[in-house]
Amino acid sequence: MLTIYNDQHVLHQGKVEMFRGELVPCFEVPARVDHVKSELERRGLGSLQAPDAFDESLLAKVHAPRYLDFIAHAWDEWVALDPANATRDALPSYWPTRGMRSDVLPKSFPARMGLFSFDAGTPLMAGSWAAARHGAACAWTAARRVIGGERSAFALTRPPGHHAGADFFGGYCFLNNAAVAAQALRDAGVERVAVLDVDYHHGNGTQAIFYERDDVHFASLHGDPLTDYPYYLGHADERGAGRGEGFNHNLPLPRGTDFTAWRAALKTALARIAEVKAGALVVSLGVDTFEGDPISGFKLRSDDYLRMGEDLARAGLPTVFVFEGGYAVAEVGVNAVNVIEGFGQF
Ligand SMILES: NCCCCCC(=O)NO
Ligand SMILES: [Zn+2]
Repeated sequence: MLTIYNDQHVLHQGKVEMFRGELVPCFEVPARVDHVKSELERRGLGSLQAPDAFDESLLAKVHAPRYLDFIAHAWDEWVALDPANATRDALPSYWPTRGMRSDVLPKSFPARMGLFSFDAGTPLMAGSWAAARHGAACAWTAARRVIGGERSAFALTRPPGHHAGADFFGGYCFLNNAAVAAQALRDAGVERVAVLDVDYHHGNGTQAIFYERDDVHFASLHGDPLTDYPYYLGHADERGAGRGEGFNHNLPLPRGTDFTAWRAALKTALARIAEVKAGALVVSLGVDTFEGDPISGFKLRSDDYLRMGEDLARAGLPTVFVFEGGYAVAEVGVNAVNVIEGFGQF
């Protein structure tokens, strides 16, 4: 399988994140992608390419211009607040909640950090914008290769993207790579695209971006938001709105779910994707469903990812894989590449 690799991902390297009430070293580290790249090369699974030159205006098809403008300049504003900030990651501390306003753009940078985010777990640093923008270019390029006739392509990138909404970052995500890929497929004439999110965490950003649209069907298998991040979206009764009614499909699963139960949910999601007659598939490929993942709660084992790849291939759709989560760093390469290998063998 062709892989489009974000060689600028190393520019994004957070020091700390707020996790369960304390600042801890980041889980979302560069080594994650290095392990996947090494495993792809070790198995000789296809070639690695750099992304095509990317027209940033494409980002405005899934993200709000005022958000993009904020993210692009956030680091400079952070350092302008206090030169000592140059050695610190930018993290938000204040957020608008019920009854407060988000239509007015505050002058305060810390206030805008909160307006455009939903957690304090997503540090922003000098190279974050460049890394995220290049990652979106990888997702867009992978979609273009599939449009050009490749059966599948893999956007190997970080930071991940599925928690990023039109105008907010969070969950280690700044730009929604899967949404960029889906929009690229739509722009190329695919009448309906399915985005299937197999990451442990619900892709709240992707859901929100397409929630009122019937041309992109969103399906997600994930830890039940009653117990698991992102907590405030991902319930089964969220089925889409307006034209999008019926084109959002959440399958929350309890902590402790093993591959047998998980695979049954995947079958249900794929059956619905066939029913809505999707012409192409974007897979938000997180492997934090792994039993050894430090921040998640499913029980998938490494060999299960080979089966997952086979099941995804059986859908018989042109497929773009976009790398999302997975924090058991020693095993993330094997697990992610098992999906790619399983898909390609079928
Ligand atoms: N900091 C709270 C947990 C963030 C989850 C990130 C992730 O893996 N999303 O898929
Ligand atoms: Zn995740």
